[in-house]
Amino acid sequence: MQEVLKIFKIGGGIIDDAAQLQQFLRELAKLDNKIMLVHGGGKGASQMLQDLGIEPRMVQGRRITDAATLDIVTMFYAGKTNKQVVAGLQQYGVNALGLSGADGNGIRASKRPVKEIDYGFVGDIDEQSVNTELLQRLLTAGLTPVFCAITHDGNGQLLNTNADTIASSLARALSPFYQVELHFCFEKDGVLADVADEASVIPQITPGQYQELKASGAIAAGMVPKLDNAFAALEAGVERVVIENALKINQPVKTILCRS
Ligand SMILES: Nc1ncnc2c1ncn2[C@@H]1O[C@H](COP(=O)(O)OP(=O)(O)O)[C@@H](O)[C@H]1O
Ligand SMILES: CC(=O)N[C@@H](CCC(=O)OP(=O)(O)O)C(=O)O
Repeated sequence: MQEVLKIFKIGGGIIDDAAQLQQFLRELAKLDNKIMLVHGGGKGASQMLQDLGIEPRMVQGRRITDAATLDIVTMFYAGKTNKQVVAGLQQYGVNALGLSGADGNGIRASKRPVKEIDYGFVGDIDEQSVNTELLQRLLTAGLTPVFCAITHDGNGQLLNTNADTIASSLARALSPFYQVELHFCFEKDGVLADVADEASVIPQITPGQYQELKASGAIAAGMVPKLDNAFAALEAGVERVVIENALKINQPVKTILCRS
């Protein structure tokens, strides 16, 4: 029987709110499974860019990342945000270790090729590159890896990479070694049948239901790439994929994805 590994992803909405971030980390520290955490921070990065006079640009949920933007998001994700999350976990007795994809050659990516859109320094993860040996060693040593949304290309170039995609790639790569549970945590209680009704959480979704809800417009915006990533992970052998409220990870209300 393989050991359970729970991989959590938190987004910019939670990271931006110090009290909510603390509450999430406190709940996370109560779990006695092996744990990894991936954090975004897109909302705060956009604010910082604006404060510095750079207009943030997103296309299909991905940030157009020129050289100046890359410098700032690297400082924000791999610096301030990553270290705050690590310090927060240490406070609750979790021995967290902050990482970008460059550290320990954890995750390599390739600069996204220019087609209709030039995304600049945005990385698409090379799926085979996830350093599963390093991650297993860290987990066995009792450490909790905390990844930010920065990867590298192996030739000295840092790349900005969507945090949902990092979480999904880590989950897939580690599936041969653990029973991996992938938890996408955000500010709602799960996938909602009506995004305006907080109580309309759908407890379970099949790929067929997802297509219907997407076609009707009930599932939209950032939830679409998130669920695309989530179903892809399930297809690739991840044991369990959950969409849930970051403040209620130890409560039963949540959305669980089904294979069929
Ligand atoms: N059916 C739905 N259920 C829940 N959220 C939805 C739904 N449709 C659209 N959304 C939106 O998707 C957002 C989550 O995606 P995103 O902002 O990318 O999250 P994060 O920054 O946490 O990765 C929610 O805040 C919500 O506004
Ligand atoms: C390429 C790309 O879009 N990178 C993302 C990385 C951060 C992220 O994914 O943050 P959330 O999870 O909070 O959205 C960005 O810069 O916004």
